Amino acid sequence: MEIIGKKSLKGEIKVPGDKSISHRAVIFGSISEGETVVENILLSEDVLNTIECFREMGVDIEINKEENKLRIIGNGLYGLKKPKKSLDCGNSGTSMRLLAGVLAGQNFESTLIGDSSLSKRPMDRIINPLRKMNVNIHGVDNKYPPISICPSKELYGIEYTLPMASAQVKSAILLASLYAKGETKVIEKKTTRDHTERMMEYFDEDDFKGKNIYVPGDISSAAFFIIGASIMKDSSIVLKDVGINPTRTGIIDVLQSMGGNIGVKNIRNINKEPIGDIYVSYSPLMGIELDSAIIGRLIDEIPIIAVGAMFAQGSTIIRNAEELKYKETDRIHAIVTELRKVGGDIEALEDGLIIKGTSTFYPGVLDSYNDHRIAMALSIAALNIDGKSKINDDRCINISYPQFYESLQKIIME
Ligand SMILES: O=C(O)C1=C[C@@H](OP(=O)(O)O)[C@@H](O)[C@H](O)C1
Ligand SMILES: C=C(OP(=O)(O)O)C(=O)O
Repeated sequence: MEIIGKKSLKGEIKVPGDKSISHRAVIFGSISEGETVVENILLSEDVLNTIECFREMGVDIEINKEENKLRIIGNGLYGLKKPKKSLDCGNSGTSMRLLAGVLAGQNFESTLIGDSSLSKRPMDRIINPLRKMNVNIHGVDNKYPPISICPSKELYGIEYTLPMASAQVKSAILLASLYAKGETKVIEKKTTRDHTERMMEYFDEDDFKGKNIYVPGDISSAAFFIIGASIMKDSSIVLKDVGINPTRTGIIDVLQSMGGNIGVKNIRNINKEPIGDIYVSYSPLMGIELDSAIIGRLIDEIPIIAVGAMFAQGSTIIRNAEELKYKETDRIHAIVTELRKVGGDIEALEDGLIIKGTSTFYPGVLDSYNDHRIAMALSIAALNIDGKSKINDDRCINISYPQFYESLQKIIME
């Protein structure tokens, strides 16, 4: 994509449904009994992979693309069918790790595969706790996909302290616990997203019968416009119906500490998730040091926060974010390498970044590393730099936000 800066952002948009909640809606809809209707579902590549995996296991899932709606006829906890082929999770870590939790309790053998990026991501983090639950699970070198799961006689509940801040690991254990004897307790030292817990409670209200779900807008997608409007002069935007679950709103807190002009109105609850309209306008930002406790509440937003910090005054320090190395690409390396190409003063730490705000930038030809969050973060950086930049390999935006450039087009002002 070619991007010509400098621009400002003005107007109102609705970002697509939350990716984490969309995956979970498909999973819980599939393993509950009867009809679940999901509105505002995100139909991006990652979520479509989760949908295909459950279809492969005999779940009837009807997709209405025009209305972003799903109708799922769930098979119940014990009604999934043995898949005829490997379950392909594509690029999606969430699909693979959460599905492993569900497959742990089935009485058939299954294999989970992924693309070249996912095949390099660590799965020992789910293999180890699931084995403690007596799951018969194997990976390459006990760590990498493909992951194969064979039926076990019985699963046991465990008490497990998460060694890293990961909602995917927590969720895999919680999903497996639905099939386990005895109680399971997961202890997290640092907060991570709690959508699984909330949705589990929501479905449990009715003994795991189908439910209606409205998926709030994805704050991780909104983050690109939140930072964009904060750094581009004369900007003022409204993002309607965005999920504001407190385990996800670290970006709002950080931006407020940096001097951003951001507020949330019209707050209400929908299927146990809070939702609201986010108002944000241009404001000069100041660098800050991020508190380690906030990292899990904004882990996917760090690439775009780094972009915000690049245009701020003073230094921004991000530590305790080593998890960035295990995402679709090593995001610490990608952010440092690409932002330097446009004049960013940025340094990699073993577990984070130091970004010094500067004022001279120049356009560049930038690489996405086939990572959707890197592609979108770089696009926003380029929009705030005079001249023509290019983002290579931007097809990856389809992983989480296929309409990203269309949304941007609606609010870009000359
Ligand atoms: O549970 C989820 O939906 C997710 C959890 C996070 O991953 P980790 O659990 O690896 O931190 C996040 O980065 C990912 O985009 C989605
Ligand atoms: C890390 C991400 O997703 P996943 O782990 O599901 O691939 C992401 O969307 O930024």
